[in-house]
Formats: sequence, structure tokens, C-alpha cells
Amino acid sequence: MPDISPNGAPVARLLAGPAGLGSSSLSLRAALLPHRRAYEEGDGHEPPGSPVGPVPGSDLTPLPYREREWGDGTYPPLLCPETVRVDDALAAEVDRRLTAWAGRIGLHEGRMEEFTATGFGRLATLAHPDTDDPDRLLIAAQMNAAWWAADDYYADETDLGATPTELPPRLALVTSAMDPPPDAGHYTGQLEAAIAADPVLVALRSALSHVARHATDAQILRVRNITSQMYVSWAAYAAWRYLETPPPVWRYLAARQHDSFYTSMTLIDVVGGYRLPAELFAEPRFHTALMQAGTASVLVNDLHSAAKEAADELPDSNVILLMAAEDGCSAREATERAVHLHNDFVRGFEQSRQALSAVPSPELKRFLRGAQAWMAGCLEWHGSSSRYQS
Ligand SMILES: CC(C)=CCC/C(C)=C(/C)COP(=O)(O)OP(=O)(O)O
Repeated sequence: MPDISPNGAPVARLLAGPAGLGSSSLSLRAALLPHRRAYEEGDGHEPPGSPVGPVPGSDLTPLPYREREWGDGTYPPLLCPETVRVDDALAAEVDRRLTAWAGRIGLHEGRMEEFTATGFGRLATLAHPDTDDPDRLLIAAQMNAAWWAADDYYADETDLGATPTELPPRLALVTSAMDPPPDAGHYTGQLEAAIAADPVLVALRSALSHVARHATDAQILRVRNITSQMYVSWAAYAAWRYLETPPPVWRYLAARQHDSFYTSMTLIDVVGGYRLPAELFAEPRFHTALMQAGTASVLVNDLHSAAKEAADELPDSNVILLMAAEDGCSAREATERAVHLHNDFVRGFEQSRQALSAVPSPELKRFLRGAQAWMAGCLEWHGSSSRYQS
């Protein structure tokens, strides 16, 4: 039987609003409360998980920056906030739950050892230090694992069946898996059969079901829409791969900035157990700040994965490979340029963050600190995950 979120809290609290809103909010509440959410069986949820709402005493202090060594230590350092928390026991618990979930739904069948070693639970634990609730951290671990599964099986890994021509229709199915369209009779039966037969689609749907247990409708819509927005960039990469015509760097960056860890960062408040109101999430300066943080983090990914990406029989777009080809420079020089670009994005984020400091919203401050923590945890994880060790 479908159920409203375990404690009934997200919708109820959202609709309650500040005291004294008056009768119009009461009638809105009465009209919307009968809506009940359906959740997927086996989506990994294990209560308790604290409800949406302010967490008393949460730290709003911005994180300090540091020049951090990375890779083999011979490149210029990356400007990045300090990592807030390294908790191996918590990471192991989130990874245990993640592996159990992936095994149940058949994600990465035959490759489970490699998947477990990647440590998406560890990434979630490093990147979301404002909760130590494993159920909430699992949300980030599952969504990132599912996004990355689409990346591997649809976009990048030829050995795993990724092909540029099949990518766009597969991504269209992702949208329908995460946002089931209204009933279209027996055509819906065919759609559901196709989703059930593809572990990547099952993973994305199941992970979003777990998000929904902890999120408001606006937060869920945010995750769905930004996932689809990211996939527009993937379609561009697929065309470039198919035609074997690498894009100029500016064009790659324009796409990569919409295909970045901005997507992962949309979960910061959901995982943290609070809600950044939709109008603040959409605030242009905040949007810029989050894009800057997301881009800086995804450049960290390009820095760590250039060798892996060059090795595929159809090489992926990667900023270092593209800069080296376009500027006719060595991989080392291109790497140094990418580091400078990364550091400029971090400085840009910091300027944007400071420009927002007058906005009197604890949730906004907390989310911006969360973006700093995400950048920090992302760098820590890329330096240690088996995915990027050659
Ligand atoms: C987690 C997430 C939102 C994944 C989708 C896109 C993204 C930000 C990536 C990091 C994938 O980019 P890429 O294919 O370069 O990543 P890998 O080097 O394969 O890890």
C-alpha cells in the first residue's frame, strides 16, 4: 500500500508554513494532504531517518580553503576547502547498504567487487558531513551510483555496451523511469517492461524513490529536472564521439558546466535534513555559486580520469585531452592549465558565496557550506577511489 513519507513530515511541514499565515494556507494544506506518495519496494530505506526540518545547532560557518596536493604531487595544488569529516566506519556502513541495494536490483551484476571497491558510500560520507544518518547518506550514495551507472553503461564504456547512437533513446527512457508519464494504456505496460529489464533504469527509479522518502515535492522535481538537463550535454558528447570530431575546449566546457557535480549537489539539503526553498534555490547568484562549485568538482574528475578516458577505443571528452590537442601542448602543461581553471572556479564560488552573505537565510548559508564540503569531499574521494587508480 502506498504510504506518505514515514513520518508524514515533509508535506505536512512544508504546508504548515510559518505561524499565522492565515486561512489561505490552511485551505491549501487541506487540499494537498490527501496526496500520498508511492515508494518502490527495496529502495534501500531503513528507518530511522530524521524528517525534513531545521536541525538544531547545525554549523553555518564557511569552511576555510587550503592549497591541496593531489595526484602524484608533482602538479600545482588545487585550491579547495578543508575536508570536514573522514569517518571510515560510517562510510563502510553506507557502502554495505549500497552494495546490498545494488545486489538486490541487479545493478553491476558480475562486477560487484569492482563496484564495492569504488566506494560511492564513502563519497557520500565525505561530501555530506552535515548528517551522520546512514539512511540519508545512502540517498546520495544511491543517486551518484545510479548516475554513474548510466555514465558507464550508456555513455562511456564501450566494453559495457555504451554506444553513441543508442545513448539518446536510452536517456529518454531515464526521464520516463524517473518521472513516469501518465497512463497510456498498453503502451505503458511496454514502457514498464523495458524499465524493469534495465538495471540502470531500475537503479535510477529506486534511488529516486528513496530520495522521495526524505524530500519535498519541489526537491524531487529539482532532482528529476536537473538530471534531464545534464543529459542534454551527454547527447552532445555522443555526437562528437560518433563523428569522431572532438569539440573545441570552449564548447566542451559549455556542455560540461551543465554536466557536473551540480547535479549531485542538488541533494545537499535533502541529505542534510532541511529544505532550501525553491525560490532561494533558483536565486541567480546562488545558482551561479552552485554551478561554480559543481564545475570545479567536475574538473577534479577530469584531472583524475584523463588517462582512463584516453584509453577507451572511442575516447571521451576530457578537458585535459582537449586542451592538449587544441593548444598543441603536453599533457602536463594541459593539466596545469586545467588546475588554474579549477582554482579560478573556486575563487569565483567564494566571491558568489560572499555576495550572498547578506541574505538572511540559515538554509542558504548551510547549503553554501554544503557545497564547500562537497568540493572538499569530492577531491578527497577522487584521490582515493579505486576508480581513478591506474
Ligand atoms: C555523479 C554524476 C552526476 C555523474 C554524471 C556526470 C558526472 C558529473 C561525471 C563525473 C561523469 O563524468 P565522467 O564520465 O568524466 O566521469 P568518470 O571519469 O567516468 O568517473
